[in-house]
Amino acid sequence: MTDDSSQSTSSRSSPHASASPAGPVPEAKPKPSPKEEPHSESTTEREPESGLGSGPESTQTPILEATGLDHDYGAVSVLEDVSVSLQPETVTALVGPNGSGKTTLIRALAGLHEPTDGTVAYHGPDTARQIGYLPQQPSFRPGFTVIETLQFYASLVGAPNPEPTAQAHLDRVGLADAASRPVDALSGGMTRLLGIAQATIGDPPVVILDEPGSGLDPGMSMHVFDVAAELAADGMAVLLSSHDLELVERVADEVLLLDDGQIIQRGSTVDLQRRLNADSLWDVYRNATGGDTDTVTVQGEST
Ligand SMILES: Nc1ncnc2c1ncn2[C@@H]1O[C@H](COP(=O)(O)OP(=O)(O)OP(=O)(O)O)[C@@H](O)[C@H]1O
Repeated sequence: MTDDSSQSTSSRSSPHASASPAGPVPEAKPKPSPKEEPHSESTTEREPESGLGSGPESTQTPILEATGLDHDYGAVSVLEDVSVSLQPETVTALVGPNGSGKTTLIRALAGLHEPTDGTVAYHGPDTARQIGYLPQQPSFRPGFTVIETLQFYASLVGAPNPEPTAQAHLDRVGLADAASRPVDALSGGMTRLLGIAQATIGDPPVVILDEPGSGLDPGMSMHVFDVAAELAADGMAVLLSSHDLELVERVADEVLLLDDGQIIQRGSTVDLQRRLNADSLWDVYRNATGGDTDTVTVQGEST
């Protein structure tokens, strides 16, 4: 699926404005839980990383590869030497406490802001839309209906039949009944579902979802995670951030645990549990982050 044509973030087109033909939409299938890591062993971090620090020793070329990312907001350092490799056919989950830097990292990976230091390289096929992106708070231009909005995105990516493409993507996220509703009349959860549908229009090889389950009811959250797993089964590299560790455990091939701007653990749920002698991903999370559930660490503030 990948080729050797590497492109830096600076040469990438915007995930909202790029275009490629949209293909058929599969039905979502549940995955077993928890997932075994398919092609790597977990690694412990917060110590000097070897090589690119990408953790898993994969033999495959990653489709998206971030190396040594730092990000500062003014005098505040939010990411420090973060390296991430995304593989096709893989769900990678980014978890971490509030304010740990997940959205900052995701936006750098999606090419939406330049990191202060480090590189992001796309090694995938030269499709018009390389990365689909769901922002944490999706919003759409008022005045259009749901289906018109998706048709607009489908035509932007050059889909030969925008209407069936839009309809198929709506069906996939379970929003078909709201097709004719104005986007400004959607609930928060419905807006997020529309955002997920939008993120996958054009079948980009990389799909990045910032908290796709946030604000959804439990059944729809599970459905959305299963959709993410199905996208990966179809060959996409999926990165999602989430605070729902049970759902992460259910679908993620690889878990990245970000704390205070650094990746402190990475690996499959099974490997992480084994290494940290933990019974669940929640135990892994609690052990690795120090178990402080009372306070949000605010980077740049003295603690
Ligand atoms: N535009 C900005 N200017 C200054 N500081 C920012 C900006 N965006 C984020 N930050 C700070 O960077 C840190 C990381 O924020 P970020 O949104 O990346 O965290 P997060 O892990 O996604 O959090 P959450 O889980 O709560 O969504 C926080 O301390 C936040 O206050």
